Amino acid sequence: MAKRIDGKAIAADVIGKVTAASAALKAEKDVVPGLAVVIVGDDPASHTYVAAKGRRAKECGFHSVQVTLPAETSQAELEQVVRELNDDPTIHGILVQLPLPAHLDEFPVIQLIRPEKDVDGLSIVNAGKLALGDTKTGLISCTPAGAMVLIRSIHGSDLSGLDAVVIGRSNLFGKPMGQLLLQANATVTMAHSRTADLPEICRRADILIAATGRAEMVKADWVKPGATVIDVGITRIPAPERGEGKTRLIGDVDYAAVEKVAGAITPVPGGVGPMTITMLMANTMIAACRDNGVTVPDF
Ligand SMILES: Nc1nc2c(c(=O)[nH]1)N[C@@H](CN(C=O)c1ccc(C(=O)N[C@@H](CCC(=O)O)C(=O)O)cc1)CN2
Repeated sequence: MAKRIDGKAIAADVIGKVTAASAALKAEKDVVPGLAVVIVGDDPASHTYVAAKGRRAKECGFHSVQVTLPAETSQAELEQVVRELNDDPTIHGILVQLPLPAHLDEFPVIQLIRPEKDVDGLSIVNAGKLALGDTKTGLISCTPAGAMVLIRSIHGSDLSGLDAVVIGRSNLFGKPMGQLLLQANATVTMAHSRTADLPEICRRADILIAATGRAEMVKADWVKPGATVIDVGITRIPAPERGEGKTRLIGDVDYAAVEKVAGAITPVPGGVGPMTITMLMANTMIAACRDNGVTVPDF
């Protein structure tokens, strides 16, 4: 049976380090790290995530700002909010919650965020630094950064000789994940919905990372015995067994079957998910340290 990678416990450990660094910055420079999260519209899942970000930021001792905008907000109004946050010296990190309502174009909004405040790591500057192998001066997208912490807990920081397969090629996850694995010396295959014979490609992987967006798509016979399986999917399904109207989360991996084959596996919930908000706190701390000329701790 595979080792269950406990994302909640690893996230708690990183949050402890961020909280200590935040207290040290206050003591040394009288500076409080500031995080602003912008949310547009009424998507219930997005509101849940944003509320959790605010709570976590406060627990870390941060100044936490939530800008809530109505669904009808125009592109110009949203961009003006980002400009104001860019110019606010108490804010070190800015995040625009995704997805945005359909009438808004996320790309120009994200590119407006100053790279040094882009705690989502989605700006061209931060994505470019990662692509060029600079993991020290930019900011890295939170979910892949968190997945990498989980992978390090199993394999250490040098993945030389290991084959990694990433299913999914989004800017938010798949592309930066591939870059991070490459930077750690893994041999990386980027797979996606148009990849031919996906199960066969996945069977080569020592580290298999599923961000397909399709619930329980990765089956036991896709997995090399002993492989590390990282599940980035989150699908909410009805769970009448828990009571009327109740739901539960499942991932992109058929956990019950795959845990019998894999060497290590992340659960959903409680695997990669808790690392996303944790690495947002770490990125905000990094941004605040850099802004104040303080050595950036290792998270
Ligand atoms: N601007 C961004 N938008 C979005 C991002 C992002 O990184 N930046 N990621 C996702 C949503 N997300 C954070 O925003 C997020 C997803 C999941 C979790 C999490 O803790 N999941 C838990 C389960 C939580 C639950 O019960 O619902 C888990 O998997 O254990 C946190 C944050 C899209 N948008």
